[in-house]
Amino acid sequence: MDTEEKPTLFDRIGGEAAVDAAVDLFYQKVLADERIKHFFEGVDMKRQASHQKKFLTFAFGGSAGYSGKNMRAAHKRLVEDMGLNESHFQAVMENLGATLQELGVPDDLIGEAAAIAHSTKDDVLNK
Ligand code: HEM
Repeated sequence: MDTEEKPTLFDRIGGEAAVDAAVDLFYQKVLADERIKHFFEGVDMKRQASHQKKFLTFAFGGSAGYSGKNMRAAHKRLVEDMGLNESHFQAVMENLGATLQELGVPDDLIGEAAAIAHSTKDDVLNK
């Protein structure tokens, strides 16, 4: 393994400014996606925006402190009462990829972001 200090993905993508740029686009895509928009109905706007921001910061490797326990608790109701499953998780991942592509993020960085987001799947789906 290489032992050189490497900036985090969050830094390489452009830090908080990049997250802010991505939030609006990601938010529009998620809320327009018939496969998943119902999960956000009745969730207040502030929490929705906070979700998009936290999701993207996490995917960019900027919030390593998130525990699986938090992810489980945040999505438990969605799994138990609304049937959140793999197909919905996949839809969110597609929206993430499409957002970053539209913003001109290079494919290798998109791949890294997708891998980080994917690592939370079992926790988000309460598996
Ligand atoms: C990498 C995967 C994900 C991450 C990192 C993530 C992150 C989070 C976080 C941090 C919260 C708590 C927000 C807060 O209370 O301020 C949350 C809540 C929420 N998440 Fe996710 N999420 C992921 C996947 C998903 C998926 C696949 C869906 C639905 C398709 C979803 C829908 C929601 C909704 C609707 C809430 C609000 C729940 C409520 O207010 O009761 N999330 N998420």
